[in-house]
Amino acid sequence: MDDARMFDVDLRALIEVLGTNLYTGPGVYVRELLQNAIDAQTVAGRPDEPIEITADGSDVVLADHGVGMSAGTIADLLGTIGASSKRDPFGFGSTSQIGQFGVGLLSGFLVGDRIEVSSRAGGSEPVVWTGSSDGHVEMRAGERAETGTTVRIEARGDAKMWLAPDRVRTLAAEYTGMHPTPVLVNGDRVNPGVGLFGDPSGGRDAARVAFCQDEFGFTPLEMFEVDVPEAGLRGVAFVRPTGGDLVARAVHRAYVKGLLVGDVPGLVPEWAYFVRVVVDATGLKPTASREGIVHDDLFDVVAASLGDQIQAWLTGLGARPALRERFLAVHEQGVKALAAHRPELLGFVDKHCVFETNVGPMPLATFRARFDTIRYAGSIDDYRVLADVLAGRGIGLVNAGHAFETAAIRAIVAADPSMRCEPIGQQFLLSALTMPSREVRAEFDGAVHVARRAVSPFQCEVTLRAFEPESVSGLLLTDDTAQIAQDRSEMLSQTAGEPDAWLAALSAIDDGEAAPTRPSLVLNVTNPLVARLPTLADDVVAGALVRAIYSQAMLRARRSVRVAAASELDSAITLLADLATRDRIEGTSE
Ligand SMILES: Nc1ncnc2c1ncn2[C@@H]1O[C@H](COP(=O)(O)OP(=O)(O)OP(=O)(O)O)[C@@H](O)[C@H]1O
Repeated sequence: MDDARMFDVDLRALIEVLGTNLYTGPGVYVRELLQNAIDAQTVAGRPDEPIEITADGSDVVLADHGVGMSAGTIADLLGTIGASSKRDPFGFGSTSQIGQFGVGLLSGFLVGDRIEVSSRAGGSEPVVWTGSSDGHVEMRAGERAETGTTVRIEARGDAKMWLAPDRVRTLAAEYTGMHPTPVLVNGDRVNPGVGLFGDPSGGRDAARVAFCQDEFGFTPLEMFEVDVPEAGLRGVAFVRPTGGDLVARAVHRAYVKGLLVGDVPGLVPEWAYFVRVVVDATGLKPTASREGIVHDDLFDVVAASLGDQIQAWLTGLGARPALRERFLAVHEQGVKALAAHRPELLGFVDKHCVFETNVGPMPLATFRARFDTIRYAGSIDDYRVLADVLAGRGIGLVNAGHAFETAAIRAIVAADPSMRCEPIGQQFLLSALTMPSREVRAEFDGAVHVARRAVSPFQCEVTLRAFEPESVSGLLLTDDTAQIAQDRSEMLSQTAGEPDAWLAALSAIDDGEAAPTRPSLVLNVTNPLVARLPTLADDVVAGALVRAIYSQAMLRARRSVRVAAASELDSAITLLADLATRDRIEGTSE
């Protein structure tokens, strides 16, 4: 044992490590001092005595009415990094204390080079201890008359901002906002008792709304309580009054024994984007920085339970129609998005979330009661083209083209194998619509030929069908694959001759491929305008008519009309107008 030695601790290096790796910023020293003071007053049984802070930018002084420390205690605890009285189950350690690591006081060195602790424990002489960031400590007799402790930190030149009165006031208010012990900064109380969890009478609800406004920046649509008794956790969930950002992680507020820990990732499930939660727990363990919570088994129990409680509130809306309506008015899309990931929500979405259908807006459950199969269009374009025509044929169609809807429908169907479901693309129409009789087809033979030529600049096929409503002259079917192929060939033709290796490679691949499916213009032979096509002797006139029908079909599908197509259509319509004028002039001269 002769060469046994103690570690020599380089305190400055240790503080550097704490400052850069443990804490998020130097301001945490306020919390650490407050926490020690609150712990000491809790042990002394004087939780209601005020803790007084004075700050003037050069010094910060914090005085408590706690148990205080004797010279022996100070020597054991403050001079030893990592020593804490709060871990000893047989000493004055108690679950009501917050500290445990024995490093909190060191955080004072993040803002000052010298910490002075003047203290007196019941039945002991007063004592003054000073510690310097160079590792030097000393102790002398004090003069303090009352039991308790006063800590003074002298600001280091570069850290004065952290001791400025406003900064200290803000930090103290934030950390102790929920704590019943009065905290005074330069004489003013900064934590006038939020009382979120108290008696329902006595303005508790108003305090909750005010808290939500201050901390989360909104007036809640609704508030509900959450609690996890095994972790001594109480909380309130605030429902957001506007749609949320589904991608950004929601920020919540967690307190342990009344002191702010901060936002704790993983405590509230990420899918619960529509609430902000504040909780205070006695059983959860803060991490050493006190800016997070240790992910132990209890943490997992709490996280699961909070998720279940939020979900139970959501599904409970099933029985609260007025609130449900207000909630869904802002969160329906988000809840549909969740359904694909939370099987427990599928029933709610199925029964209460409204989808656009070609027989009116309704929940899927209602739609299913009417049609056995959930036919849905996965894009808004498809839905627009298909909705009326399928409705005319008694086929129900759901618009699943908005974000998340297809995934929600698929999840609902996957959860119940007895449900029937069919995604419908525009090409479905070709099989669903009646092929005209052989005679009609023969009659239109020449007209179809002319029509193909007329729309060939638009890379489009022409097909005949007979369908209701007869007011629809033509439908433009543009399934995604055809659309992509068309976009690509246009892009390649525009960039032909450009020395871009990637485009050249693309065009080489395309050359080798079979002709892609093309968009189709479906002419409705029951439409009076289309019915006139075979009777027109002049191919130019017939072609102009077809292009006019094409333009109508395009508008119907709400496609944007490209420049080349637009000028073709203009010339077709001009031609028709010229002809109409000529007919009228000829008719007048006759
Ligand atoms: N204001 C105070 N009054 C009485 N005792 C105190 C006071 N401040 C510190 N102590 C004593 O000094 C010990 C060390 O304090 P320190 O802040 O370094 O760590 P801690 O509070 O025990 O744990 P943690 O690192 O988790 O904060 C405490 O355990 C406590 O016994």
